[in-house]
Amino acid sequence: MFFASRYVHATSSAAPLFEDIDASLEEQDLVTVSRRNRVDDGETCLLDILDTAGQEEYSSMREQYMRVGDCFLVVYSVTSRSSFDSACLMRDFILRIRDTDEIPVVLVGNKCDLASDREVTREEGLAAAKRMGAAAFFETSAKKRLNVEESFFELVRHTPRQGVEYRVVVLGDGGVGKSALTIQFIQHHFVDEYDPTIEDSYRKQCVISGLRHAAPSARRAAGRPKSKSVLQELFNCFASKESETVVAPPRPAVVRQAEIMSTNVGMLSLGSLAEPAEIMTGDPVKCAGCHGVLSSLSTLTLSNKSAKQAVWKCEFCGHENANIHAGEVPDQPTVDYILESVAPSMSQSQDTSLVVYCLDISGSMCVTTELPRLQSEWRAARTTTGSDAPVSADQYLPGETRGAKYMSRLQCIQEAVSRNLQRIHDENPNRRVVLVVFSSEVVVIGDGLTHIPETVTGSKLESFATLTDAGHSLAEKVEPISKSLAQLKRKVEGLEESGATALGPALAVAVGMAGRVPGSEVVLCTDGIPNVGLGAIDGAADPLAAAAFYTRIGELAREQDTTISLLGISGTDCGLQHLSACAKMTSGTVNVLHPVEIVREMRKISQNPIVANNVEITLRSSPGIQFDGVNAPESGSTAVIKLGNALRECDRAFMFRNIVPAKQLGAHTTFQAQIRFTRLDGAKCLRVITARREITSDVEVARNGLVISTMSLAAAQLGSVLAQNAAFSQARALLSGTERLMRVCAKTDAQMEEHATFVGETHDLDQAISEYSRKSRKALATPGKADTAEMSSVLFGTAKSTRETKLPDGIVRTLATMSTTPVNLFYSGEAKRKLVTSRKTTEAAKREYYAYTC
Ligand SMILES: Nc1nc2c(ncn2[C@@H]2O[C@H](COP(=O)(O)OP(=O)(O)OP(=O)(O)O)[C@@H](O)[C@H]2O)c(=O)[nH]1
Repeated sequence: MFFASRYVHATSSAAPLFEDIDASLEEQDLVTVSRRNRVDDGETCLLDILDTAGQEEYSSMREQYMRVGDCFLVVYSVTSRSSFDSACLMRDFILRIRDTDEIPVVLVGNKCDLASDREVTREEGLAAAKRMGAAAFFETSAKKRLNVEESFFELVRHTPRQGVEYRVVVLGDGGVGKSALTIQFIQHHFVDEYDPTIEDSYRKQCVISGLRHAAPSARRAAGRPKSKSVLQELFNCFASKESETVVAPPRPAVVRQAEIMSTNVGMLSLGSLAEPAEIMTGDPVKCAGCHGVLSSLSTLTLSNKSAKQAVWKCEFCGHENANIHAGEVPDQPTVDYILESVAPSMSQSQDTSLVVYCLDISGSMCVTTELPRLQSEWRAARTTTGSDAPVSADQYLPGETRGAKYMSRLQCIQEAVSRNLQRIHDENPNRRVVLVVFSSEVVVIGDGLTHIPETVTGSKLESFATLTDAGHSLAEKVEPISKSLAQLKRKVEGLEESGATALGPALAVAVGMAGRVPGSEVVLCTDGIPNVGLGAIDGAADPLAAAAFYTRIGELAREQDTTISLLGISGTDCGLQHLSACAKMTSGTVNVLHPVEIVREMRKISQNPIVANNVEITLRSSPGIQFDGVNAPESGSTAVIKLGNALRECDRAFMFRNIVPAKQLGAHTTFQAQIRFTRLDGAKCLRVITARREITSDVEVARNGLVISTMSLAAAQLGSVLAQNAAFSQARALLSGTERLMRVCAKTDAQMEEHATFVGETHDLDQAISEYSRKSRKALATPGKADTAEMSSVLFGTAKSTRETKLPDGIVRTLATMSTTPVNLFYSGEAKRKLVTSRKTTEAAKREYYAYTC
């Protein structure tokens, strides 16, 4: 259990829900506010660094990286001639994409410590830098920290200053050392084992002398919101092409200052359930009054000097529990109790869970998408020459269409699934993978080995029990992917599009299959509105019945510890507002993507595995404190959160406040989280985490040393839940009040970097809340639209509001993603480094990754 402050801040009277916030507040967006308040001394720079994917497989975004950066560090390895050839072409690509002849680039030849493996001389590097018009050239060693800071600083010096922030994009082939250079620059640390990057963004604040200041006119022209992170901007690029754009709200006539959020915020990191805590033998000692558990922080008193047994006055309800033995008191504040163990023969030492790919092969999947120009050129060059050398820029006439290449949506999904099958095979050979595809009917392809494809059609598509039972029985025997990989790949390659979209029935079959093994996953890819059988939500279908169907699917999946993740294709209406309910109920992810991004997203899903099933949390505090922002407050000082599965990256924020005046609270308060869960080996456990916090009524004391990332998590998660419940003003007030608190409290570089990260990462949420609020107000004013409110109430499991309206997928996705975002999204400094360097991949997966070409 983590807290944003070392103290509980208590006010002299009971604190309101949003302590100091004026809930009716209409503010400018966070980016504008934070920019307006940033002091520019002419030398302090906030570098927003994007470490990009070097490998072709994940390079669909390369063109977008080039569009959004202010300046570029182009990296090759002196030990790789082909990486040098690629790097030499980069600046030309950037200039063409940006349609300019001026862009700051520094060319870097990394790994110069590996003298004996050198393939590119220093002279060649220098000549190439001159030829391509780079502002500077350095040979670097991330390992020896040679010229690392110089490269970044020189790049910034050559970039016209348009405010404090600089968006630096690090480009280059896979494995040249982009991550190593970035982490060495930020953290003074060399880590020689990384998982190949998809992309990572970092913020670093530094003071650089001799900066180039932009002319005022250039500064005005570049008046885009700089606090938005590079990643945020990238995703908006795709969104604006392919899906509905979130429009910024009109600027209010009068801008008022937000009040400041309270520091009373905590967080539970459920990923830690993967690691055992100290095991206590026997049953937990529970208070007879409130079921709080005896902990190492509990106070015991002996009834008399000779007595062996003591009395525990419960810190949560005050009940006096007699007959407590000293041996029952844990030594540590975090302990595990085994409630039900598993026989060694039953326990699973390897992950044998199922992955069910549920794939849309309806007619619309044949719609093609033009690949981003760069990726297309790269692919064209590689397929025609069969070499890794990219096509030379001078082979084209100006304005000539350069090898535009199209891929159908189905092809994108086929490629992504094939790549992911290989990854599962390399990393978890005992996992079992099955395919379910759907068009006008559902076809269970299974593992390609033991299954003969089975078609579910006709009236069966209308019966919930028939569908889930069919799935369950078809998953009785599934071979591990170590045996089925080749057949599965062949089946995926052979898929063809046709017909309508029996998505609901297919999902029911897939969930039925996954129910065979707790902790299994369903990954659903679709591009269209479900329109056949159960869960249909097109024209004539009953929206309430559809919503009820997806809720029922979510409940079943949660009961059997299945996670459902959704990948929708942007620019299509895939009924995400309904579908996201079942993902949310099962801790799954929801994403709407450009087709070429699916391969990256599938990898991200597989990198975030389930670590525990059946997770239910009960939060307790001493009397006088009330929890807010958790799903089901039982009474003031107890709250229950039903989570289903916990993923490796899974954090839950909560807020609390005093409901009696500070002076009645005493010197400190105790918090306890009781987490019931099932370990992956099947054992049922209870983890008890107890923490004590001193109480202060001095706001400055409470704000000292504020943990910005924990505050960020609470604002993002709880703000999106508030918006989903139509409490728009409160949601915006929570975001802007949190931003203001950070501005007041951020003193260290790491805090300031995390403040900037918060503003960047919550930008879309801030915009989505404004847009959602605007649409709801409009819908209210339009007669005949009231039915949509009911749909939303069902979707979000709340019937409190009548203000909702049908939302664009972009907003649904933002609210769904942010309501379950992990805290690491907001990390900076040391925490970020730990996160990145802890991502390891197997040697086999790495070899395969670097050997891959399209
Ligand atoms: N000897 C030496 N090894 C380096 C240096 N820089 C990076 N490496 C190693 O090269 C390998 C790849 O480094 P990364 O930083 O992951 O490369 P990358 O460019 O980010 O790769 P992608 O994430 O695939 O795009 C790692 O094993 C690093 O330890 C260096 O300066 N010297």
